[in-house]
Amino acid sequence: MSFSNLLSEVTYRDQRPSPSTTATTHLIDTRSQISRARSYASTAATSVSISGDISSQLHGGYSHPLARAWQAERQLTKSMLIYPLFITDNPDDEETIPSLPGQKRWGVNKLVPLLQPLIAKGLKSVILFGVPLAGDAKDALGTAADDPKGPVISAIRLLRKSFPRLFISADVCLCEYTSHGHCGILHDDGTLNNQLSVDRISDVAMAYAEAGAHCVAPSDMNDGRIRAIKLKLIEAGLAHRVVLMSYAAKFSGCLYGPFRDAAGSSPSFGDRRCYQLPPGGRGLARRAIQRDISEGADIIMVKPATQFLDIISDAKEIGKDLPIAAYHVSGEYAMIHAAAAAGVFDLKTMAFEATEGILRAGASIVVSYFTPQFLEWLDT
Ligand SMILES: NCC(=O)CCC(=O)O
Ligand SMILES: [Zn+2]
Ligand SMILES: [Zn+2]
Repeated sequence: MSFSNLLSEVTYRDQRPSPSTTATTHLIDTRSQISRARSYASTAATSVSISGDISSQLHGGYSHPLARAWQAERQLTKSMLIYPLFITDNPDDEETIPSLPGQKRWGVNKLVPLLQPLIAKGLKSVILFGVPLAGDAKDALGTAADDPKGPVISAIRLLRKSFPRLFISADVCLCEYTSHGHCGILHDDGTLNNQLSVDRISDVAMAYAEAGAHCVAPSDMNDGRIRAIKLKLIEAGLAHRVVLMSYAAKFSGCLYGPFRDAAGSSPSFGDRRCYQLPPGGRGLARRAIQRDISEGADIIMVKPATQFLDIISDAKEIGKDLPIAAYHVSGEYAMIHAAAAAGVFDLKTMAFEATEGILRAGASIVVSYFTPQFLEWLDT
């Protein structure tokens, strides 16, 4: 028998409820719903002959949990996750961060006991942020950023030695270290001096690369810093072993609030709207992504993530031969915690839904404060 003959033999029962059943569904209890549905099915069954159009039948394709997993182009794995760590200049620190539930600021001496169990569960990668707390730590040039005894360089050296297989990225910016809290060096009028900022930022990136970072990730948004860092890496003979991850499309906005609490990096005047991207600026983001690829970025990052899924998808289209990273930032994490605590939804379910959306849009690397929990959740 041919396939079309076979199909014409197939009949099914039209199980659509009548309009009146639908309208009163919420008023009747489940048991009576089921018995009504049964009697409806036996009396209202109609034989429908399928004449070729079988495209309406989708359910079978995802009826089993494994078949559902196969629907995803990209599934979250432990290798995709980068865990952000805040490291203070007080070696024995372990301070909770009220606006970032479950996250802490760590002194260098706390890092090995913190990371040992996470690495045992499959942690592959961290990104380091320095948090200078000493009263005199900040100045106009962000001098502490590349202090050889500072928290980031100390942590890079320690982690390279203690965990040889851990991939270590260092965020590169000045805002945690400048007295004014902006992401570069300023002109007298308070605007960014792009050339001085790029010179300084690229020096800081080199200091982290020389200390052993596998990846340097400039988040400052000064124009031309990717090219400047790439050239210095080449000149120093480090370009072959250091990944340059550009925060190419970093949008300004309120979602960085908890991070600024954590890192003490709020600007003391003004805001960052003249260098971070305007949230509506899709074309500008595409230009920034193209520019950073042409300047030598190895990975393109989009940040924040869930409000900017279109930009992640643009980044994947523009940089189709590059890995795309997304930073699920502090405010996104804090919102999920707050809503879960208010009973709006389940934390784990939402963390997965948000992260799967980020992957679906095109990212294959996710910087996430949920990383320790995902290491558990992905095992169950
Ligand atoms: N360079 C890192 C940030 O600026 C903030 C990230 C966050 O809000 O988690
Ligand atoms: Zn910054
Ligand atoms: Zn930053």
